[in-house]
Order: sequence, then structure tokens, then C-alpha cells
Amino acid sequence: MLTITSDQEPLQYPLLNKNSLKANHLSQYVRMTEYPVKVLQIGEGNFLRGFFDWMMGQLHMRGLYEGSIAVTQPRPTGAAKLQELQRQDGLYHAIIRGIQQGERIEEAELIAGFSMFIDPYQEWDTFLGLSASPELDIIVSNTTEAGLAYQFSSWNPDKPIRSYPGKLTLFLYHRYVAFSAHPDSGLMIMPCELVERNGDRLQEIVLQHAEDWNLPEPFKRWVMEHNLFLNSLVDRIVTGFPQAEAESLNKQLGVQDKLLTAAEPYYLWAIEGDPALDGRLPLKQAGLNVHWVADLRPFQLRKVRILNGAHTLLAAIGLLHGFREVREVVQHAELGARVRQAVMEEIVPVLPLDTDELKRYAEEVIERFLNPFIQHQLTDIAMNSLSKFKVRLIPTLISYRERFGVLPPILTEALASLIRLYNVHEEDGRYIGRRLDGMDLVVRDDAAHLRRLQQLWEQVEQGERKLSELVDQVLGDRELWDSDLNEMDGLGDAIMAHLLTMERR
Ligand SMILES: NC(=O)c1ccc[n+]([C@@H]2O[C@H](COP(=O)([O-])OP(=O)(O)OC[C@H]3O[C@@H](n4cnc5c(N)ncnc54)[C@H](O)[C@@H]3O)[C@@H](O)[C@H]2O)c1
Ligand SMILES: O=P(O)(O)OC[C@@H](O)[C@@H](O)[C@H](O)[C@H](O)CO
Repeated sequence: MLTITSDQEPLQYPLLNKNSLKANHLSQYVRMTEYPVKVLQIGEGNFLRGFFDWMMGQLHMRGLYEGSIAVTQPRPTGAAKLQELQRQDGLYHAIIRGIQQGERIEEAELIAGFSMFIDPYQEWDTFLGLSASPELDIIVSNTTEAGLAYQFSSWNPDKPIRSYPGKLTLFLYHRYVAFSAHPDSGLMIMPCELVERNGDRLQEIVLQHAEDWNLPEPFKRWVMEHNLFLNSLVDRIVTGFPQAEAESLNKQLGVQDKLLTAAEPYYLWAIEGDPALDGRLPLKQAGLNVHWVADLRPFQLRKVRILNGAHTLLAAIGLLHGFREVREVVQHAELGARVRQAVMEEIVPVLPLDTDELKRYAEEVIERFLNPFIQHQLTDIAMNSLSKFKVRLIPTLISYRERFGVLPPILTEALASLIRLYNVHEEDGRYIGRRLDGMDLVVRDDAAHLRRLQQLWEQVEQGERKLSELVDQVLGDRELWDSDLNEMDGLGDAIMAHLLTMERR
């Protein structure tokens, strides 16, 4: 582990790879490459590198795991990142920085866990071949919510299958055949996608593909009985490559690392499963903040409603006011106070969990948002805000109204801000919204939703529709919210009032 210090002498910057490693790191790297591949990782993205692979680094450092990782990208566009990883022999630095319980943490940890790089679109046979390895034990993935989805694919086993669950189904089928359905050949499958009950969902899709492809019933039974699809919840803010500071970090590290991965010190992984599974992947034994739990729901609810809810809320309000990063919004006297009010007075009180524990978590979340070293872009968080708002904030809005008989003021303002943010027009295939000061900003969301909102706003601006009608239409759009929000007394009027105030500004 290196500690980032201030000014060191400028060094030459060879590319980070095994040839540029110092002796102590080289021996660590060589030891790792001698381990058999025990983990197949589907996903070359930032999150896994700053979370799971970092954890594997901790296991390796403590001598608790004698297995390496084969990494593969879930879609063709990931090939460039995979090649970059390969050029660096799978080595990179996790830059872990922030303030935790008042203590400043600033570390650059060299991560060395990958021993194999497989592009399934070019090396399909190698990919499938790995399924026959007796040492392989775990599959981990993060392919975003869009990746963990059913996508029909016709039976064509000789060609790379596009979707992740499709690939996984064929991979498991090859394994089932290679080990003649032996019960011990089952794998532990750990999806990290932020999808509720991600393990159950993945298993469901795998079985659907098995059905589509007429795979034998005993295979389906083997999938269900001898493979573990674990539901889990991940929590760590990983912002990826720290563009603004890359040069100075490389200078301090003395190498050129194109895969620097920035993350906060906080992390939590709650996995629904028997604590005995820690024997298979000794995360708890390594002292990591990992919990094998019987019921994941409280963790999921707490994190999605508080952390992700606050993110979605502050992204909508912050972007409209011309801010770029999470920290800027939370630090702002007026907007920051509103974010705190939303979390402490609107979100926390309606969660059916221990209030003291929730408040502790909420305080921690605010501290994490204030991390001075992390540049967390509001535009990244705001991507697909409509569906995020539906899952992360609407349930709170409804519970609050039911419990207190009035609307939560900040959440209502956030919903109005979101509607205002989506006053978009199309330009070269992109949707451009307007901040309150009239400046443009790109809005990224489902194109059909964006088109509908664009049309409504255009009709208002051309005087063909009243603003109140737009509000009525948007709140009543079941495709957006899965329900009619106009049924919530007073919501339409409150949103109207906010929109008019914004326009007056
Ligand atoms: N970055 C974080 O702080 C953080 C924290 C917790 C959870 N997450 C989850 O991670 C996801 C983003 O990952 P990231 O930060 O590593 O971003 P990233 O862009 O670095 O990686 C995204 C990964 O998902 C794959 N992917 C994207 N769309 C896909 C699709 N349609 N089908 C298959 N694969 C697809 C990409 O190829 C890549 O491997 C989010 O959806 C979020 O749910 C991120
Ligand atoms: O990753 P998304 O786009 O689903 O949501 C944006 C953020 O809320 C999210 O990435 C959090 O930072 C993360 O969930 C923290 O664990």
C-alpha cells in the first residue's frame, strides 16, 4: 500500500505493467499469476475495479485466497478497456480518498488480481472453455441494470451471445455437460447490479433462456439446486478515472496508470446467504465490511431510499441551479440545507427501520457526499433520472403523504425540478435541457420518455397547452410512474407552484 504524499521528485513514467513493478510488488504479482483462476468476472467497469477487485486485493494481501480472476467484458464496446487492462497486465491503482469519522484517508493501492483477459466476442471458445475448469468457483458481475435483463436470443451456441444472462446460461450448460451434472460443480454467482433481488432475477432469466433453448430438465434442476445465485447489495461511490488529477497521481506513483480508479473509503457489501459461505470467499474473515445476512431487504431499503434517493433528488435540483458536483450542492448553504432536510425529515421518518440506526447511516451519507477528494458528477447520477425517481423517491413521497397527511416539501420540489429539467429539445440525437439561468445541459434518459416530455413542453411554450395540463399529463403518465400520481391530493398544485416560482426566477 502506498500513501500519497505531496510533492515528490518528478520521475519517469513508464506504463504500469509487470515490467515497471518494484521488487516487492513484482513478487506479489507473480504469486497471484500462479494461482488458478477461481473467479470469472463479467464486467471491466469502474465499479468492480473499485469494489470487488479491491476486496480481492485485500484477501490476497492477507494471504486468504489462492485464486486469481479471469475478466471479460459484457458487451463489444468494453473491448478497449479490456485491452487497456491487458496492456497493464491487469495492474492498476485504487485511489481511496475521503474523510471517515473525521479522519483523512488518502491511499493508492496497487491491485493485482487478473490473470486472464477474455474478449468473448473474439474468443468465444476460450470463454466457454473456462466453464470446464475444476478450480472455477465464483462468477461476479456488474453490467448495470440494463445488462441484467432478459433479451431473447435464438439458439446459436457457436456464436457469442450478446446478453450477459444469455452468455451465462450457455456457460453453465457447458459446465453441466463437462462435469456430467456433478452436484459439486455448481458455482457461486454474485451479481452486483443494483437490481432488487439481483440473484433471483439472474437465475430467473437463466432459466428462461434454458426454456427458450429447450435445454434438458436435469440441467435446469442442476442450475437451481447446485448453483447459488446470491442476492446482494453493494455500496461504495466509485467515480473511476480521476481525470483532473491523473497527471499528479502518476507523477507521485512514478508510473503511467491509465486505469487509476478513484473511490471513497466507505464500502459495504450485504449478501443474502449462509455465513458459512465466507469459507468459500473469506471476505468477513479478512475483516471487510461485508455482511452475510438472512434478509437483505433492510439494507436495500436503507441504501436505495437514503443514499440513492438523496443523489437523485440533489442531482435534479443541483443541475437546474447550475451545479456540477454532488459536494458543491451539499456544501451550498441553501441547497445543502434542503438536501439535509429531505434526508432527515422526509426520507428517514417514513422508513420502517430503526430510526437511530437510519440517522447514523444518513449522517454518514452526508459525510460521504462532502468527500473533498471525489468529483462525483451530477450528470452521471442524473442519467435515467425518471426511472430512478420512481424507485428511489416516489415510495417516500407516498409514505410521507399517508403518514403525515401533507406532502413532503423538498421531495415535491425535487419532482418539480425533474419535470422542469426535462423541458428538452432534440439536437443531433441528444436531448438538451435548460438550467434556471437559461444555459443548456444534456439530459440522458429513455428516448421515448424524453420525446413525450419534449412534446408537452413545446405545446406549453407555443400556447397550445396550459402548464397545469402538462403537470396533469406528466403526473398521470403510468409509463413513467407505474401509477397515477394525480391521485395524490394536492400534488399537481404543489408542482405547479414550484414550476411558476422557477419561471419567475
Ligand atoms: N460507480 C458507483 O459508484 C456505483 C456504486 C454502486 C453501484 N454501481 C452500479 O454500477 C453501474 C455502473 O457501473 P460503473 O460505475 O462501473 O460504470 P462503467 O461504465 O465503468 O461500467 C459499466 C459496465 O457495465 C457494462 N454495461 C453497460 N451497459 C450494458 C448493457 N446494456 N449490457 C451489458 N453490459 C453493460 C459495461 O460494459 C461495463 O462493464 C451502475 O448501474 C450502478 O448500478 C455503481
Ligand atoms: O449508479 P446509478 O447511476 O444507479 O446511481 C447513481 C448513484 O446514486 C450511485 O452510483 C451511488 O453512488 C452508488 O449506488 C453508491 O453505492
